Amino acid sequence: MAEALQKNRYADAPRRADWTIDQQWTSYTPQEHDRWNRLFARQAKLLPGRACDAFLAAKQKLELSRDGIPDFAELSARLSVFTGWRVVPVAGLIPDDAFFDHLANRRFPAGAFIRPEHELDYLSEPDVFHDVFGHVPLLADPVYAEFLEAYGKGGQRALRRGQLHHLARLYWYTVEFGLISTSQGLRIFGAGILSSPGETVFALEDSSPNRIAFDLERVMRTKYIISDYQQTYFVVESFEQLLQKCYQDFGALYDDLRMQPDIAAQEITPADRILTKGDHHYFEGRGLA
Ligand SMILES: C[C@H](O)[C@H](O)C1=Nc2c(nc(N)[nH]c2=O)NC1
Ligand SMILES: [Fe+3]
Repeated sequence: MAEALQKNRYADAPRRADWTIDQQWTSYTPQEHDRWNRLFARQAKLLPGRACDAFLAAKQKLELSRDGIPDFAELSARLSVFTGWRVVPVAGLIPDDAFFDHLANRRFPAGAFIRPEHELDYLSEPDVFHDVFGHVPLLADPVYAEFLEAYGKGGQRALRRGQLHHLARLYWYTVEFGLISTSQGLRIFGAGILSSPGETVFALEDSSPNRIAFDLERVMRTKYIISDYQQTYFVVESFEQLLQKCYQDFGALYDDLRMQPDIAAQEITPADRILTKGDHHYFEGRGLA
């Protein structure tokens, strides 16, 4: 059957109450392992001098460069030595409450399927390359590991308060599309960028997007687009800064946010500390300017 029509082969896999499945690592085909290797090689060439040092160092110490799609059990054995985090297989996107519960217990839910050949560059749902190559390495960094656990716990509270949309923006603009300022210049830590060849270059080098200093309330008010490169990237000073920002009572913040209007993805506000003001040329003609 033409691969184009092939659906995610884990879609009907028996799943547990926590939405995890068996990875069935031995059932990956040589074509699927080869696709991982090509995606890996392409990013490995682009990331030096662009990805943050913590990511590059962690990718090394977790031996992610081994051949083929990693066996989550083996990878978790190596990862848990550093921060106690584990990688658990899921069939695809899982409900928010289940997702937050896993993060709050230092389990990262990673899609077990690999994208089909015809979706090499555009992903409709997070696959094993996005989740394991993009998200897992920084889980070996103690401060980042603590931040993501805290995010999981915050997610459970946000769900109870009906504030998920605000907290999801924090995840989007940091864990998925975050930049960090270093003494060598801006670097990437967001998994959505680190697993995308085009956005790896665009996020740091294109004149289109805004690059604005991270501010928690500003980020939680800022809408985002899921179908293209980001119109604005937020830049943190360190993972310590990110973690420290999370250790505050979000209740008061949510009360504030209820009174504040949302901010459009490409907008600049007077209070922003602007690193680069985008000319948005990339978005013109894409109906996003
Ligand atoms: C808000 C929350 O972060 C987001 O909606 C979710 N992300 C994910 C998810 N499920 C998976 N597997 N991966 C995600 O990144 N469920 C919910
Ligand atoms: Fe992701």
